[in-house]
Amino acid sequence: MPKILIIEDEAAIRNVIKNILLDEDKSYEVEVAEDGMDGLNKINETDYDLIISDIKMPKKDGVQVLVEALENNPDLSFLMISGHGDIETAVDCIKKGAFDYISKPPDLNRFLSTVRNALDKKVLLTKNKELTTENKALKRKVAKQYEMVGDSSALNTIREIIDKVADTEARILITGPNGSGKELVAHHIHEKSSRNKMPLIEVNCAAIPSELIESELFGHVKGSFTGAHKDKEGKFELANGGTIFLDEIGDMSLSAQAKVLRALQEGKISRVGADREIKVDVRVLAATNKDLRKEIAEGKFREDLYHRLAVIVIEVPGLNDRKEDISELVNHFAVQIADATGMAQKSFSADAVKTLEKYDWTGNIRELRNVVERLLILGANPVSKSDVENFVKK
Ligand SMILES: Nc1ncnc2c1ncn2[C@@H]1O[C@H](COP(=O)(O)OP(=O)(O)OP(=O)(O)O)[C@@H](O)[C@H]1O
Repeated sequence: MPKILIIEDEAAIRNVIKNILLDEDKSYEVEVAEDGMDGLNKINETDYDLIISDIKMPKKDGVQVLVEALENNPDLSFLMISGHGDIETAVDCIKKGAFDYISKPPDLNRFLSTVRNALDKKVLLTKNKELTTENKALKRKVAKQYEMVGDSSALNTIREIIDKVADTEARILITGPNGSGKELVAHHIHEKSSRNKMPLIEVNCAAIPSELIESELFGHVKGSFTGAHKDKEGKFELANGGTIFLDEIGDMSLSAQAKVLRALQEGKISRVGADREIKVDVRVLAATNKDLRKEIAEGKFREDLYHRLAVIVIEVPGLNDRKEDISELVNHFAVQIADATGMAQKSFSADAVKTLEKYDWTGNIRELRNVVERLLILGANPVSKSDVENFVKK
């Protein structure tokens, strides 16, 4: 229900405006003030969606009311009413932050449409504020999800490399076993680069059938193959201005590799079935758990593509090679999982952590996270050594 305040010293005009508004929309809640002082007091007490204020008034004029009110709340919406001879002042009010002005006597249509516009703007402003707050909260949540935990020298070296390379255009190949944190590294590189306002688009090359990968990466035009019912943008286009992360690149077919190579060499792509080429500005990060040198020797990976992708190589070691990170990771996941699932917080006894450190972590950090979740569900509080021995079979 929009709340509107009319500040006008002439009772007749005050009442006319009030009646016009109430006739126009029964949902308007209209209040009135007899002069600037009265108006300002009301503004300080109530949250109005719109203030319609005369300019020339005793005690405090409309300009003073506007300036003082906006000082406390810059989002307030003001519609000034200007009498004959103070148009210039009305224009000045807009410079000072008023939404608009109308001249006396008000033209009914223009008056009502200005009121509607002002109220619409207020709604948009409020929505925008809510979305900004929501967005900030989500960003904080995502940042927490992508926290890089651990103080091993291997991880600290990776952090140093990320800091050096993030804000360059260098293509980076991230290698390491499954679940070791390659995607996490890619995310940090993107977030620390000047492309971070644009998207990071991830493509899991192993999950896309080879006959579809070209269309997935470069898009297609309607009718270019059975099932292409409409034009579709590919991931390279979606990542324009940002970063594309080609995960599991070692699993890409040779024909798709040739297309990617061309895109990297020329900075241009063309959708499947299109004649036109599209210029794209995309930074490429790639990851693999395969030994690409071996794949090259076996004729499964193109050497020229390898050299294009691997300007910088970041090797993420498996968890077995940095067991000193386990204790910090366990505490981190315990809090993260409890937060996300609403489960009760539990701590881990020193013995429980020591036992976990002895295990063989072939599934790496992903496996450790699952184990922590299992122990939060099944173990006591604090999680004990015997909980680990009972519920984690190694
Ligand atoms: N250092 C770390 N601190 C906190 N969480 C981490 C860390 N490294 C990895 N993780 C978490 O472990 C999980 C697996 O990491 P990620 O997906 O980055 O691994 P990956 O190497 O890309 O795996 P895959 O090879 O299967 O694609 C994710 O939930 C990730 O957030």
